[in-house]
Order: sequence, then structure tokens, then C-alpha cells
Amino acid sequence: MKIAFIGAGSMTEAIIGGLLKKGICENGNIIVTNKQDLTRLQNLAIKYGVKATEDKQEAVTDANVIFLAMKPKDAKEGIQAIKNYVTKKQLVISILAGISSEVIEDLFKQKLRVIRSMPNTSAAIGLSATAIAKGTYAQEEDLQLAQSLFSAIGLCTIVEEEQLHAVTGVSGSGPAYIYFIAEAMEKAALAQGLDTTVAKKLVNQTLIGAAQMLQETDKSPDVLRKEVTSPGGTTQRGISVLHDLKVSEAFVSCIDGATKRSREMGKEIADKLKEKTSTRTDV
Ligand SMILES: NC(=O)C1=CN([C@@H]2O[C@H](COP(=O)(O)OP(=O)(O)OC[C@H]3O[C@@H](n4cnc5c(N)ncnc54)[C@H](O)[C@@H]3O)[C@@H](O)[C@H]2O)C=CC1
Ligand SMILES: O=C(O)[C@@H]1CCC=N1
Repeated sequence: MKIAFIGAGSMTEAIIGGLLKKGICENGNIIVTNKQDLTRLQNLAIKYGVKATEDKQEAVTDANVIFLAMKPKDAKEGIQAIKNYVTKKQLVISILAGISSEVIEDLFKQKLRVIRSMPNTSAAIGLSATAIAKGTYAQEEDLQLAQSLFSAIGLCTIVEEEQLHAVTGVSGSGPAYIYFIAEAMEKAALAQGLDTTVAKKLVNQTLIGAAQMLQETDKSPDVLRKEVTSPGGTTQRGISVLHDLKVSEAFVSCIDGATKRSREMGKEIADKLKEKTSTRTDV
């Protein structure tokens, strides 16, 4: 299988790292292209032994699978640069936040097989939480191929396309919420007089341990939390502060905001396209 990546950013690197580590694809069968940054392409070629090219035709012509991995704002330009060299024989997998498969199909102006996905940055260590959905013309086997690729970089689940906005709000952006908590806990530890190294070690290990407890025990977060919380003890006092500050409600608003932003980003691109073309052209 030959795989092309359009966009040589952090997600592309994370996915390539995972695919190579699991032996899903040989490095000589991966090709990467980018917008302008030749140094970035050269660095990826040296680090992973993958092919790198500035030539968009060369990047996509022989690929069985093409990953769209530029920023959503660059989707139009990125797709326009490759669309004349892409055919229905190839599978297009988009990792772009917010952009619907229909918009991608429209930009290619072909009945292309498109799978839309939402991985996260933990792909870099094989621990992404990814969800995928089928576009209009993709087949069941396309979904299975995409699932096997994403399974190389972590967990992969199939959802309805509309749910990908919520997935983006929960697990696409999710690692950032956890890093936010890590930052806040470290800051709080320093305020209590711990030194930076100790604070960092304790906070990191606490997050890792708690995450692994969630994964390895059958217990719900609620049960695990209660196990830490002795009546009248320290945790109860700490958690009551979180309740008073409405931290749980803040997470509801946070994920609602991120989910809405995903919908907005998709709409912004779709509206821009409508301004230019009033009809959808299927060939
Ligand atoms: N960073 C994250 O946590 C996640 C990002 N995503 C999605 O993945 C995509 C990539 O994100 P990152 O890797 O974080 O971005 P990034 O900014 O690190 O990489 C994007 C790359 O695309 C290149 N590019 C821009 N225009 C191009 C064009 N016309 N042709 C070819 N390459 C072009 C840029 O030069 C850049 O190297 C985005 O659409 C984002 O929504 C999805 C899941 C998680
Ligand atoms: O912030 C963003 O737009 C991207 C999508 C999910 C994570 N990062």
C-alpha cells in the first residue's frame, strides 16, 4: 500500500510514526508533500526514511490512500493543487477538523471515496482516540481500511459523520484539556512550596496512574473518585472547591464551545464555496 500525506505538519508526523512503528507500511511507500517548507520535508525524509516532494503530482499519482492533513483554512488550495491527479481508484482520508466529506467531494469535483476522521496528537505514541465516518461514495471496505490504518496509532471507532463535531470537541481537542489540568496542578504544587522537578514528576505520574486505572479497572470515574475520597478528609475538601467553582459545568461549556467551533469551521468553508459555485458538479 502506498500512502500520500498532503501537509507535513504535526499530525502527519504523528500518523507516520505510528504506521511505521506498527509495520503497517514501509517507509519507501509513504510520500509527503507540504506547502512551502522544504526543510520540514527534508527533516521528515531523514527522520523516517519516507519520500518527500514539493511536486503535488508526484505525491499523489501512485498513492492508494491520500491523507488530507493541511489546516482547514488551507483545504481549498491544498485540494486544488492535487485534484487533477486524483482518481476514483484512490481513497481520500481527511483529518481536517470541521470540514464535511461533502465539501471535500465538491472541492475534488469527483465522486471520490472519502473517509473523514478525527484523530488526536497522542497518535505520536500510538495512543490516539480516533473516530471515522464514511463519505457519500466510500464503501464498507474503505471504512475498514481506514480503521485498520488508524488502529495502528491507537483506538479507532466508527461514528455517523454528524457526530464528528462532538468527537472533535471531546477527543480531538481533548489532550489540550488534560494538559491544561496538568499545567494548573503544577502551578498549584509550586504555590504549596514543592520544587518544579518534584511537582512535575508527581503531577505527571498522578495523571498517568489515574488514566491507567480508568483503562485497566472496570470501575467508572465516579467509583474511582469515591475510592480516593475519605469522609471528612483532604480529597473531600478539594473536590468541594471544584464543585463550588462549577468545574464540571465548565467542562460541559468547554466541550460545547469546541463542538460548536467545529461546526462553524465547516460552515465557513462551505459558505465560501457556495459564494464561488452555485451548483454541485458530480462527474
Ligand atoms: N493538531 C491536532 O491536535 C489535530 C489536528 N487535526 C487536523 O489535522 C490537520 C493538520 O493539523 P496539524 O498537523 O496540527 O497542522 P500543522 O500546521 O502542524 O500542519 C499543516 C501542514 O499543512 C501544510 N500545508 C498548508 N497548505 C498546504 C497546501 N496547500 N498543500 C500542502 N500542504 C499544505 C503546512 O505547510 C503545514 O506543514 C488540521 O486540519 C487539523 O484540523 C485533527 C486532529 C487533531
Ligand atoms: O484545534 C483544532 O482546531 C484542532 C482540531 C482538533 C485538535 N486540534
